Amino acid sequence: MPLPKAELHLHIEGTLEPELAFELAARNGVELPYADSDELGKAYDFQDLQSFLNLYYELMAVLRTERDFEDLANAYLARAAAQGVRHAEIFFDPQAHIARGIPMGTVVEGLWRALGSSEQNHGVSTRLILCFLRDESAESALETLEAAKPYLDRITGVGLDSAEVGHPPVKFREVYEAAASLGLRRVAHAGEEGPPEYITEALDVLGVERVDHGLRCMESPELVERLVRERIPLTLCPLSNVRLRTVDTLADHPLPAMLDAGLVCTVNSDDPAYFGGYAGDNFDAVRSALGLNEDRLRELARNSFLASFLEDDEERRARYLAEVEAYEFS
Ligand SMILES: Nc1ncnc2[nH]cnc12
Ligand SMILES: [Zn+2]
Repeated sequence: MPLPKAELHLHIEGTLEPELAFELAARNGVELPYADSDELGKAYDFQDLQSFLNLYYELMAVLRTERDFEDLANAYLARAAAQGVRHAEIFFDPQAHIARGIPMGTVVEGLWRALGSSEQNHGVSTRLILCFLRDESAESALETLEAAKPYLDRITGVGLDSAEVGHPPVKFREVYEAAASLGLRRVAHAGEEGPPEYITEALDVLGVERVDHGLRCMESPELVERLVRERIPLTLCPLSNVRLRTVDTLADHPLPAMLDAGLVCTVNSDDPAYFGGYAGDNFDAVRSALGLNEDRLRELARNSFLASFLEDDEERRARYLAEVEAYEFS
């Protein structure tokens, strides 16, 4: 039995496996510029975040109907459950779909068909987080929040993703203020490729409660001290960092130093279909490459539930935490 954990950094579009991409392409009459899974597989050699994003956005062309989004989410939830994920807070990128003529309603309703029955079907509780694309305009983000208003009973929070450098958090001050006044929780990618200042700005200007990645905080001792003091969780994604060349090898990952510094770290998969592993694979990888002991692994799992947005269901959080404490490593 795998260690119980929450996944807090997961882009649903990044769970599109090559096989499902080809299946949906055939179902929807979409032509992909790759002959088969083998040829597509060769496009997975990324140089940086942007080279990954180019493929990520290209393959989204196959997602067209509610059923497509439902199938995508069910495929993820089944894989995640098999790796011990008990709770998943799932990002989606509506602007990337709206730009292709797929309405917000198709995306949210489709995802909800899977998420709404995930506890019964997969034993995984879920939350949905709408991400704004930071390389699009602030106006577009505001329009996207407006388009989401009919679906706010299904959306827990907002996030910020896509190409980081050159798109500082301050650009999205207004939409984050609007999201907060709607009662939405706030997170943002910061310090993946961007500088530590983007992390500080995400905290001070956007009011985020968790930082997605946050890796580059390690360049600023003052920032580390603040993150520790304020117990701001970081949603780290070790296999993603290696595949996007943010770190050279897994053995070089700063996770052990981050834990030693007292940071509230969690381990997540980001875009598992692209980066070679789901949540449990990321745990296994850091365990073997970084020699994390059982106490550290249990700490990561505990942190994942403590950092999750389960404030509306503390009973469930307590149950998950009890599972973590009772877990026996094999
Ligand atoms: N790792 C990542 N960073 C920024 N935007 C993303 N969108 C999907 N995955 C992402
Ligand atoms: Zn991400």
